[in-house]
Amino acid sequence: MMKVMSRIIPVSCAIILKEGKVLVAQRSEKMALPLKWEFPGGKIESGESAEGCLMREILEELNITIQVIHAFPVNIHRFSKEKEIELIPFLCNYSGGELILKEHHQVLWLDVERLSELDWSAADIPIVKNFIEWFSLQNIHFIP
Ligand SMILES: Nc1nc2c([nH]c(=O)n2[C@@H]2O[C@H](COP(=O)(O)OP(=O)(O)OP(=O)(O)O)[C@@H](O)[C@H]2O)c(=O)[nH]1
Repeated sequence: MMKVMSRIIPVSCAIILKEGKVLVAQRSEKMALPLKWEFPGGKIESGESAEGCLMREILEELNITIQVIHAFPVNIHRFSKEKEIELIPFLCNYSGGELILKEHHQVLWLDVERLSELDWSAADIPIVKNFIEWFSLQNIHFIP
């Protein structure tokens, strides 16, 4: 019998900061994982860098431009035998443009302290946790 091998799908996602708030996006009813929350982004196309993919996806999905600051640890998540993704998160700054939703149900600029209240895609949970930890350490440096 032939064994069906699942290929890990690389997906870039953006943790976009603006004035201390983070852009979070709720997937539409028609998308995979309907109404789950995610960091906007998408599948990396062949010949594309993870950062290049992210800038393209964010412009396509949300009509805004971003500046990629740095990469956070990736999370490999297996949804099923057929679907496994490598989620590659990047910290980004909002750079310009008016937010126009092309795919998502809704987006919010949320305080970091409220990120854990959302119903995240399972693949995002360790990424959200990492980011919250990282963010709280950053704040320590700003204490005079
Ligand atoms: N962009 C993004 N995708 C995520 C996140 N978390 C997560 O599980 N994903 C999954 O990674 C894939 C991203 O692909 P996409 O957003 O370009 O694809 P899509 O809706 O067309 O997905 P589909 O082709 O599986 O239906 C989706 O299957 C999505 O469910 C996240 O934080 N950001």
